[in-house]
Amino acid sequence: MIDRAVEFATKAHEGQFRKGTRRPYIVHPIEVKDIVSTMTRDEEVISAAVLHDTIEDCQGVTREVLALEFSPRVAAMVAGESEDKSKTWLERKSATIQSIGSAPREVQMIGLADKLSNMRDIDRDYPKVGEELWNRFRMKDKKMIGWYYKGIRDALAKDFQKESVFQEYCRLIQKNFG
Ligand SMILES: Nc1nc2c(ncn2[C@@H]2O[C@H](COP(=O)(O)OP(=O)(O)O)[C@@H](OP(=O)(O)OP(=O)(O)O)[C@H]2O)c(=O)[nH]1
Repeated sequence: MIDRAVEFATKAHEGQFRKGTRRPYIVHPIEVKDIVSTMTRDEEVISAAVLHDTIEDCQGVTREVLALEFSPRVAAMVAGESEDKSKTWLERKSATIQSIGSAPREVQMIGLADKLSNMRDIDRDYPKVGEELWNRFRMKDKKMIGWYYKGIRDALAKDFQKESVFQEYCRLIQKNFG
């Protein structure tokens, strides 16, 4: 199932790039899958990790499609990672911070891996790009971007304190946002 999920996500994200770069988008879902694999061996969770942005970002991919191609549980996990793009940035990010603390453990794991992958990108790109980096994002304010990553950290602290993935996430936030 994991191999099929990688193949599906690779096709679905074809032609997409990470914001403001020429890095193929698929490098991010692959990294999220690898991070999740350090926390669980559940192949449905690992598959959902590589598929986590397909409903939100890929034309024609819906919860129903993923339920048929993979399983209703995989589809539910991916739906749990998807934001409502009709809302504003602040509304979406506030809702994510609000919901992740009480979400099922596997949705939390994928969310944490997703944000760690983004923090690794920021940690690599910030020294090279400097303050211009924040202009890549819809919310161009470093303080607000830091607010979001810290909000996710605080919501997950109770349940993930002992995970090395969470500890790396905290170190990168501290280093880049103080
Ligand atoms: N750090 C970083 N982020 C990038 C890059 N390319 C794309 N992104 C994505 O950008 C999102 C944050 O960008 P914003 O402009 O602030 O937010 P928005 O896309 O949700 O409106 C992150 O999504 P998210 O909502 O936090 O999670 P998700 O969409 O990955 O699930 C992240 O995945 C990159 O090169 N570096």
